[in-house]
Amino acid sequence: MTDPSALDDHAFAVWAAEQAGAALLEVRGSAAGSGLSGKDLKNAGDAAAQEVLARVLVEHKPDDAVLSEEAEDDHVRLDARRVWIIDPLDGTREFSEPPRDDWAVHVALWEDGELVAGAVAQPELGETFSTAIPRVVPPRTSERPRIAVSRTRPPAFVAALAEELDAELVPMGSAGVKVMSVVRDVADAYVHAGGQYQWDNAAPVAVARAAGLHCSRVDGSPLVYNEADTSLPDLVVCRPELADQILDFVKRHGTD
Ligand SMILES: Nc1ncnc2c1ncn2[C@@H]1O[C@H](COP(=O)(O)O)[C@@H](OP(=O)(O)O)[C@H]1O
Ligand SMILES: [Mg+2]
Repeated sequence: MTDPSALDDHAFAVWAAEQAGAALLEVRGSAAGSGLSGKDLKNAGDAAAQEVLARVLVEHKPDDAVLSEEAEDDHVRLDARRVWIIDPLDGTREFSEPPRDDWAVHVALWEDGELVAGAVAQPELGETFSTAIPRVVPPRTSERPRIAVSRTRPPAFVAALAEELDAELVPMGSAGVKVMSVVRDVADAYVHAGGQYQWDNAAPVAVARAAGLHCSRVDGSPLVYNEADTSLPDLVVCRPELADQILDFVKRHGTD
């Protein structure tokens, strides 16, 4: 049996994300039998994963603050040294559309101004990507760059960006899944603007940085976490060799 208290922050993030992932698989598994679908399934997933993460954090990290998509924002976090930034279920829409597998659990740790640990569990893949064992991004297998975009809210400018780069757009759900698609060589970049929150990208960015990928705002400035404003509306995560072209496009054309 794992003793979560004995784990370092990286391994704890993995363990916690997998605990929530197991609860989500259970909710999904029983949904078919109970007739749960649509909004009810989304709510059941959000609630189950939040319950697990809130419980394990209180039990094992009682001195740390928490910022969660599914809990009231306690501003005590603004004076805390360590803050867990969590999205219990990212890609809620896709979770509610079985058998889609593009949804994830995000657990990140921010400490003294920086993301220091993170885990992104993709329960339907049986995989957790993390800073515990940073991934080595495989060599690029596609000649044309592939840009991961939101399947339901793709920013309009990304189509023009793809045209300039002679890139292909790869729509999928969940910010975590899209960032991990770059880590896994399913895509070469993830570009987003128009709205997102710290919990949507904190853990994915921690994992992507550890894997050596470029991570920034679309204007090239750093992604800053544990700010009072939870909005963090845009980002670029990509293979380092694509960063200049993408940032230069945004500089010339903006994101409107
Ligand atoms: N324009 C927008 N405004 C606010 N949140 C957005 C957004 N676009 C994407 N997101 C959030 O980012 C996550 C990934 O979205 P997408 O799959 O469309 O790329 C989703 O998180 P949740 O599923 O946790 O709500 C979604 O709510
Ligand atoms: Mg989210």
